Amino acid sequence: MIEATGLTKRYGAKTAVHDLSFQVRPGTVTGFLGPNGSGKSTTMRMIVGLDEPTSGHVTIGGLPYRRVPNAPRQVGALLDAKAVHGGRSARNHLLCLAQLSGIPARRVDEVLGVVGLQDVARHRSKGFSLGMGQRLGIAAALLGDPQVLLFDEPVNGLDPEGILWVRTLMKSLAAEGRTVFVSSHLMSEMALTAEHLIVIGRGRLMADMSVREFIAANAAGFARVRVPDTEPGSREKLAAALAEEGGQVLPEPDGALRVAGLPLPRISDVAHTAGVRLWELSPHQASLEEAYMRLTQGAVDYRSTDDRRAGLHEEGAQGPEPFPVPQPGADQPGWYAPPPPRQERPAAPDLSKSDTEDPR
Ligand SMILES: Nc1ncnc2c1ncn2[C@@H]1O[C@H](COP(=O)(O)OP(=O)(O)OP(=O)(O)O)[C@@H](O)[C@H]1O
Repeated sequence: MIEATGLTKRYGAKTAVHDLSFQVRPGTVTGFLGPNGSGKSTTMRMIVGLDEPTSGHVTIGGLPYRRVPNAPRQVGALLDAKAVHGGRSARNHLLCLAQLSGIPARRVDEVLGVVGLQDVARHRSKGFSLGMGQRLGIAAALLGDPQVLLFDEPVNGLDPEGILWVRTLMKSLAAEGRTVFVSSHLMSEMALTAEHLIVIGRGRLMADMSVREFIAANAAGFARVRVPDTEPGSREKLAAALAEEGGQVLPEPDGALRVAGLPLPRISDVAHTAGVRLWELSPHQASLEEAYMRLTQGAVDYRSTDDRRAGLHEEGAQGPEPFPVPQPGADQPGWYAPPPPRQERPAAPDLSKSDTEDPR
């Protein structure tokens, strides 16, 4: 178990982490969420003794990292996948780490197989793609077969197959009774991987609860309601009746209504009283992303502004209007749903550029 008590870190006038107290328990994957610059990496570095707290303390199994006996065999961490000597092969990098911790060389080949790098084990890591570097960092964390594992953004740069692999790996490590603490910016991924969440904003604890509780506490579910297309005016009639009952009603792009703040039976009764037939009345759970956006909207340090492109284009020659993003709390009472995510295709690893280390 990892236990932080009053953990605080200041860099000059900047307080990166402020009075954090939490526990990360064995047997479940605990997600660590927070906007950019909220103090996640600083917290993780303090857990493994790479940064000294200004005040407070953090322990692993009751001891500060530096007093954990044979720490590399008890605690594994992926904090910065780029922290590798690029001239060394993947195998030599792991062999060096293994020798420092008294781990037998055969374990190196085992973990190279676990992370799928056995075929490039003798390639210099400087030729590795981002995803291959992540896999090497995960291999290093697994080397000592530790009971406590920390991963800072482990799926960064991985392709969909790699992301699925990390998800399965995290869950199986936790199912073996290990303590697994993992930070990520990918909410949809976190929702599938973690059972418990610790959320921070500007260095302060904002939530420490199960994913289910977090969503229930920070984002309301809603109902989708559809009336027959053949009955003009019935949608507007129903929307007005639901709003009168205290529901928050928004039109969906496909003609349905999105209703928050009223239970499904009440919506059905209101429709019945208004004399409107329903073709659909379905419950929808809010997503982790919605809940996260809602909780952290006041704790974001780096927020983009509109790019007006002043003077770059001739009058009237601008491109298409950007997709309108609903602003939390602006004109939507009590709930917020982000637009559908854009599809991003991660680059495939380019093995052709990785040169092979001299077999000396
Ligand atoms: N060595 C340092 N010196 C000064 N300030 C630092 C140092 N390390 C971190 N900070 C500051 O502390 C704050 C928290 O940084 P940290 O990297 O822990 O955030 P994070 O949540 O991991 O961010 P991200 O999600 O972008 O990785 C930031 O404002 C950062 O600029």
